[in-house]
Amino acid sequence: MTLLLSLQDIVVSRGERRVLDGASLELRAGERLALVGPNGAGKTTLLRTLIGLEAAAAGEIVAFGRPCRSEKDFRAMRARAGYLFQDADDQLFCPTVIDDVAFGPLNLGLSPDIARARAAAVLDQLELGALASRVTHRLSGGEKRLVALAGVLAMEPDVLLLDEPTNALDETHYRRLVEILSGLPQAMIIVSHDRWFLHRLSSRVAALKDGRLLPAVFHGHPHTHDHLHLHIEGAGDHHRH
Ligand SMILES: Nc1ncnc2c1ncn2[C@@H]1O[C@H](COP(=O)(O)OP(=O)(O)OP(=O)(O)O)[C@@H](O)[C@H]1O
Repeated sequence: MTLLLSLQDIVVSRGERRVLDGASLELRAGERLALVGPNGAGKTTLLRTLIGLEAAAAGEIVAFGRPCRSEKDFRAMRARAGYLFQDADDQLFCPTVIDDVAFGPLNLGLSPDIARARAAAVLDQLELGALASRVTHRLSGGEKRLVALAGVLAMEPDVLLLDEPTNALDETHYRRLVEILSGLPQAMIIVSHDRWFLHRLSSRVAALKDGRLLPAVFHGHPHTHDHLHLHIEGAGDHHRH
């Protein structure tokens, strides 16, 4: 399948510590890659570096066949790689929901009418049409998350980068999110601590360990959280949930 994104030997330091220390990964069309690792392992840093919000000290990023080095390269890649922030409040900033969802398409250069029509269509597709005229900052946490996702989808990205998308979701919104994501055609990188969610959605797992990515697999019963183990290949250990 077509190679969409690749990171090769990426190094990112925070003070003395190399948070990413030779991290490499590839994402191909149709893949849903689960990215796991303990708190502070560097998962968010990896996503932010991938889209150029953090600068790598070394390594190469290639997106959609083009190396990304300058801000201009990254801007072009961000138009095709939709990033769902860990905190929806960082993503939403327009007064109303429809304005927020239309912001991305407007920013891509579509006319206001077409951007709004596209935003309305995505809200309907996600069954969020009733929220269109609501004041964004008064939405519930779960509503905010789904609206932020609508904003990302309105840009019709080729790839989705989802940073802990199930955070702050109740049962209903959680199920909605699983349903929505399962039905999307885009390749995805999903950062999450929720193994059931990852097991359900992902086609492949990579674990961030000591600044590098290692292949990993879940073992166990997908219906009981307790029995999902993560086995990291090459790490020589077994992690229990
Ligand atoms: N702006 C920053 N300045 C300094 N250190 C930072 C900054 N952002 C992140 N870090 C540090 O970099 C390391 C990696 O953080 P990162 O958020 O990428 O981890 P993570 O794997 O996403 O963690 P979590 O599962 O807790 O979200 C952590 O030790 C964190 O404290």
